[in-house]
Amino acid sequence: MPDRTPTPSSADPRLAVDGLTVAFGGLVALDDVTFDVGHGETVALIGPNGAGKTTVFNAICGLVRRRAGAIRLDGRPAPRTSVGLTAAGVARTLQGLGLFDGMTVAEHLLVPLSRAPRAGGTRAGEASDRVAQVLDDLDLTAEAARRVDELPYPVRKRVALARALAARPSLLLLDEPAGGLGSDDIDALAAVVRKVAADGCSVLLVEHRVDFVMGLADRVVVLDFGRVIARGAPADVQTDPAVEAAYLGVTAAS
Ligand SMILES: Nc1ncnc2c1ncn2[C@@H]1O[C@H](COP(=O)(O)OP(=O)(O)OP(=O)(O)O)[C@@H](O)[C@H]1O
Repeated sequence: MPDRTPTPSSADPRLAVDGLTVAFGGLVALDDVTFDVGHGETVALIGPNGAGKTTVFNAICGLVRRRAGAIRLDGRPAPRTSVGLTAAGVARTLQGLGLFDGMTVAEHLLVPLSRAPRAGGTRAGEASDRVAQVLDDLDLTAEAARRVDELPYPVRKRVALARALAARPSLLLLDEPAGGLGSDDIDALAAVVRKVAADGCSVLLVEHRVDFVMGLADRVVVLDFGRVIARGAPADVQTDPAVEAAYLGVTAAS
């Protein structure tokens, strides 16, 4: 049976979200949400539209005010600025990608390296070596000098992931990484995420593509109306009646 207890499951988690509550005026978007992500672990946050998934990401990144709760990285309070988070090894991709028209693929990868000296090195040679490595890992070498606004959506999506990986994050937050991708691109994405996790990076992903999530995540946390309704191994969560009712049933019927 899925484990519904709020007890953190990792003894020494990379990310611990504890009792997180966020309200927008009278709307309680997150209500006492608790979960964690271990080192090198991939955890998926799923749930229907409006369940609160993106708000969790925004809270982790200090972009929304918490009414209650704590967010810790390796046991310490998480920084609330993007510079602080980058320095703490956190990287995020956005649903909207957040790329800059007019900039090349390689230029996008240099941005986080200039902000995270410990990760990529400030010296030009180290940064360009790292850019070349990530471009190769994400099969983007041929596009390095192309402007991102000239590229098709799946490639732009890879650029956003490459940018997040450039500074060698130790916690990667992926907001709907498979959205808008075909099956070949999704398989390639899964391979990249598996490799990143195998190298020790913790991954928290929000995703609507249930098949992708179930094949990739070590654990799944299910939100509905801002509350955790289930958590556990993908196979257990998938057969949980509350999850079927709240999310998977909706997906299967749609
Ligand atoms: N800045 C905001 N101001 C007011 N309400 C907000 C704000 N951001 C989110 N909400 C509300 O909070 C709830 C949770 O939204 P959130 O975007 O986190 O859900 P989600 O699970 O990511 O949804 P989706 O799958 O559609 O992206 C929704 O009811 C949403 O309308």
